[in-house]
Amino acid sequence: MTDSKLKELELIFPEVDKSALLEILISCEGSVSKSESLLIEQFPTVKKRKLNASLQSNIQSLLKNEQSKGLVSTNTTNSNKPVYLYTKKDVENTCSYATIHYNFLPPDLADNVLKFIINDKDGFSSQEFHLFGNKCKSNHCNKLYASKNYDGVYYNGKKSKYKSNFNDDLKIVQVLIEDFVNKLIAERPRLPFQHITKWKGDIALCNRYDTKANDLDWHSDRMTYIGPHCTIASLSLGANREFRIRKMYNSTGSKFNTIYSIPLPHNTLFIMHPGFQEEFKHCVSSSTTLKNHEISNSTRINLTYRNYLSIFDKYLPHCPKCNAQMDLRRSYKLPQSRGNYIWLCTGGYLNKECNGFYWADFSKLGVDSTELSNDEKIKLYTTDSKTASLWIAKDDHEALKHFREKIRLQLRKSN
Ligand SMILES: O=C(O)CCC(=O)C(=O)O
Ligand SMILES: [Fe+2]
Repeated sequence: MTDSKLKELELIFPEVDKSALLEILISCEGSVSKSESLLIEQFPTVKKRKLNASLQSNIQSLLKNEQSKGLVSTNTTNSNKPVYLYTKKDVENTCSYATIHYNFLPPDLADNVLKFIINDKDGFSSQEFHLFGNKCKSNHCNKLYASKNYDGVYYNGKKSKYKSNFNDDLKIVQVLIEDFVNKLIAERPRLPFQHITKWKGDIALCNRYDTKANDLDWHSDRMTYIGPHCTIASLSLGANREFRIRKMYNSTGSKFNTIYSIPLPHNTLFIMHPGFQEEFKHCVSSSTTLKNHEISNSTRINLTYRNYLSIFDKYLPHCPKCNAQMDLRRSYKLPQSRGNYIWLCTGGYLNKECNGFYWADFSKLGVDSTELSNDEKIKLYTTDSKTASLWIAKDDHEALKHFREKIRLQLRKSN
């Protein structure tokens, strides 16, 4: 009996771990509806999901798969030397949110794309932005390639124009990557805020690292245009550089956050699946080894394909204080608040520190905009922390513990 009730709750709240659901069910004296109303306060987006039958059945079938294979994130040693992941098995067993595919493209196609990009002298530039009042310049060049003309997307608070259209080879690459990514998405467990329509790779941000000194600091990719639980496919061409990853936060008892180093040889596709941007940071460091490539020597080209979602472009919140565009992030530092998605003002990048802030609200993500009346606008934000969207990773025991405590407190108050 308890089992079937628990299953019912699991279906509606895949983001909450099973033992927490059981505790809540017990404290609600076995009442599913009481447990639900309590959990809905924490996960307001679920109200919508409950009505969406197709998504329900999807979650049901996918729940059978475990998302987390348990990353080795507890490092109690005195050493923070990177752990090298040289094989597909090493990478995928270590990080359940990533897959790696060596020799992805037909070799001639990979070589031709590399030649095309290293000879493309048009429009590569390094980004300029402000951080805490200081002017910063990124230490490598990039540009946007796209399948069609785009108005431009925001990057560090500025609208950046796409620079070139895909040539014929890049059009073929787009098709190969889209087919492959969509096949993988269909096979993998689905995370709650993952977009349900087909993944598209019609915009590629191209990073160009000419020498070992060109690098990219630790970061997670902004979800502003691509949404939470996004998929990013990253194709490496030319020189082999190390791609480093580490968890966003330290687990209790660990001295360091283990750094994993993944060498990315020419023609490797590294896919950052839903949960990766939420739970991991990544970088390309200048202190690591570089292996020259016969076509490009020390130059490494990286193309990151991202699925830009029109709902984010259209309803992107603007800062309540200064009206600048806002960036979507997820809080991760404190286990008490880890998992909350937030919108932050990008004014800081343009040297206007205003700290404008909203909670993110994804309850309208699955809504078909044609269902809405003309004056009804989709709001992707809220000022009410109770309706803020939250996702906690299944293996984030600390954040889950705090979440449970919060629920317990609310229960005590409501009794
Ligand atoms: O060059 C790479 O492999 C990483 C690029 C990246 O992280 C980015 O563009 O956000
Ligand atoms: Fe990145």
